[in-house]
Amino acid sequence: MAKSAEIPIIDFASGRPEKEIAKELCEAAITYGFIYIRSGALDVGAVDRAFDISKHLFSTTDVEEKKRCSIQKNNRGWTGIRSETLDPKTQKAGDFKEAFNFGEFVDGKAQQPVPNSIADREGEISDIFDKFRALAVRILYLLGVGLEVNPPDFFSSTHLKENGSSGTTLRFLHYPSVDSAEETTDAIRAGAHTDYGSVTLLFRLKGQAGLQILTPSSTWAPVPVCPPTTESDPSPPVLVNIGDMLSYWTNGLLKSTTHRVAVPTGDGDAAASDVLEGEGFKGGRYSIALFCHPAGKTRLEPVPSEVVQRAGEKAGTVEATGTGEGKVLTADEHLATRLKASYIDLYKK
Ligand SMILES: O=C(O)CCC(=O)C(=O)O
Ligand SMILES: [Fe+2]
Repeated sequence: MAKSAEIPIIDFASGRPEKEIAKELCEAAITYGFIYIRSGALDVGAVDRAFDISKHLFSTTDVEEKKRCSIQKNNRGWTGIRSETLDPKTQKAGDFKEAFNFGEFVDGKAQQPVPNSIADREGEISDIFDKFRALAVRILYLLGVGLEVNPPDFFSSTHLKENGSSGTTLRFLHYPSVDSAEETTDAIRAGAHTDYGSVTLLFRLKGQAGLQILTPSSTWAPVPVCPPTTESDPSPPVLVNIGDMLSYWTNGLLKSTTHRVAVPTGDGDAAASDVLEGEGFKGGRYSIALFCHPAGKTRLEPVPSEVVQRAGEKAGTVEATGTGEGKVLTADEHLATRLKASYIDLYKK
């Protein structure tokens, strides 16, 4: 069995000193780019409701109705099986998944078509979006504290709703069951990629593993849904990962780690001793992500942090824009470049 990824688990339980949590979080973000967060981080009910809505959406909405809500260049809406290709250089076929993206809500209302099947739950989805975003804002604040950014809310304040619209996206993902050889040959559920934004919160269900990260030795390591010590928690920890924008913004100090969702091989028998719990699960898989982005107009300028500056000097990359071209991008420009590369058909039109 491939060895599981070593990803630190950080306890967000109330009463722990903020500086201690911030330090652990930064160390994990610098070394691994992935972090599990457990305890008191989030209202468990909101996660359950989100999965309930997602399952209802994918299992009861007919294709015509999904098409009415098709993804647009604003990155909102439904994207069908094989229509997104996260690793266009390598993949022979698009990702074996479908997804529904919600952009930001205004006064509880979606700014995009919502499928009839879940129209009565629009306010609930907006509430879930806000709850997830509040956790992301807390994480971004703690990263500011840990990196000694001045002011410490440098990252988090740009993610507040009141500071302007952003590309932040709540995404419901559905990976259909893989049954036939045709479905498994050359197929991948989500191609190898790094996330585009600042941080991503990922929610998964017990027994539905499949996510893998690329280790520094270029091997794929599975990321368990419930890593050791969290097995009896009421719900799996939230998996947080650093996206390209935050890596770029910190001159590469925080890691944006490559990951993918592989198509399971083998017999999917979770009881077999060489299989991680839920690894090799061939049935329909659901996950939910909140991809966070700062307000679109935010210029991704050097972060006012001596920790980041010193790390850049040590690595010999003092220039803080990370491109080597010296041009400061806005958050919107950064996102547009990445979307164009992965939605090949949408941009052909
Ligand atoms: O479904 C998962 O576990 C991960 C999905 C993912 O990495 C993504 O959508 O960016
Ligand atoms: Fe991802």
